[in-house]
Amino acid sequence: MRTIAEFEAAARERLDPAHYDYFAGGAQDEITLRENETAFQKLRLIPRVLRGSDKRDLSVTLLGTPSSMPILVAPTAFHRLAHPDGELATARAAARAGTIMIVSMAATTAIEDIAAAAREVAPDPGLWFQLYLQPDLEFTEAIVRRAEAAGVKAFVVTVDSPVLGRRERDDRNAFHDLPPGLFVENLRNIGENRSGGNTSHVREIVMSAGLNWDHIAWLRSKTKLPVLIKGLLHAEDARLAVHHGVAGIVVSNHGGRQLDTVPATIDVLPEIAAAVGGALPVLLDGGIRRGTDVVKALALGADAVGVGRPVVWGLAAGGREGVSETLEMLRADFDQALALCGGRHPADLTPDQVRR
Ligand SMILES: Cc1cc2nc3c(=O)[nH]c(=O)nc-3n(C[C@H](O)[C@H](O)[C@H](O)COP(=O)(O)O)c2cc1C
Ligand SMILES: CC(C)CC(=O)C(=O)O
Repeated sequence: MRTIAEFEAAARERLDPAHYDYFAGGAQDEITLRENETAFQKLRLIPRVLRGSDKRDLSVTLLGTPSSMPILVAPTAFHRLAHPDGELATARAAARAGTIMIVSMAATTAIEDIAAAAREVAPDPGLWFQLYLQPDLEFTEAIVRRAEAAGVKAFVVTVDSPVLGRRERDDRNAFHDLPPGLFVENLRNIGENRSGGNTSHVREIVMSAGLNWDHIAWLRSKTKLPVLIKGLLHAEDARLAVHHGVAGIVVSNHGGRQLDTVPATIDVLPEIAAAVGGALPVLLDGGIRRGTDVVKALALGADAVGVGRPVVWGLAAGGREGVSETLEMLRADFDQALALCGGRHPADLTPDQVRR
């Protein structure tokens, strides 16, 4: 396999069409879904010359978690729909690659098992945990405790989903339930008489339009781990994130799956990076398919990027080996693009190297 597009084609052949649509699809007309990729394609790179190095160092440290490259595994739900080994395969591949995996709260494997699988490969794997804050705060706190006990190193609170986006492919396919035997494992067996064991429904996770900054303060009071927020696109929200003491932000439109017709993440990154002014790490996801996309995001102010669907395609196409291949392909592609841009390290990339 040579490209993410080839992995996607291989995944599509293997997947149930309704499941492929769930992974691939976006909200409504999928305008944002497409734009995440085309926005990168419209940007042009201006390389610097005569200042590179035979040896590049791609490593970064994000909020105390080292990563061998600035390319992370974005949180995506339901990996066992993609491959029987599910999140265990993804976690082993991410640990092998030495990169951070942000585990979805909607994983089909329990966080304890994911952490154990990662530890088989690396003694101190970089696992972060994505949270949808549940209106029942006691229940949310129980999930937080569970993830902490499993050894995660940060929490990533997704804030772009006050309600779930309307994915018309899922409506058309009537895909609203996980197949028998698959469950949202992190929401099972918490406390007594909770969730009644029936966590197979896709919407079992409660989206809450009533969340506000007080809930972020609440979470910060409940954990010593860094709390990031994922899914902001407005510069003023980035300023508020700094003001409210969050540890980091992820510029994200949820891969075009929430509000359709929001801009591509790369197009709002410069204003958000300016608003943050280096006060905290800025991550970006959405549409990263090539090393040049990574270069553009870092040059315009991101400290690292996340990849969602590419990991799912690798997983569906080849399980753990497929995810490893995907991550190594992205690493090699980024390393080459960095060299061609005259950089030795991710931090060498600067905004003047990107032209609209
Ligand atoms: C199938 C799928 C499931 C996702 N599940 C979650 C999730 O459970 N939690 C979350 O915060 N984001 C979720 N996302 C959004 C991703 O974290 C990320 O923002 C997005 O996939 C990035 O775009 P990309 O797929 O173009 O790389 C999901 C995305 C996809 C495609
Ligand atoms: C369980 C879902 C809400 C996961 C998700 O975030 C998504 O499908 O985009």
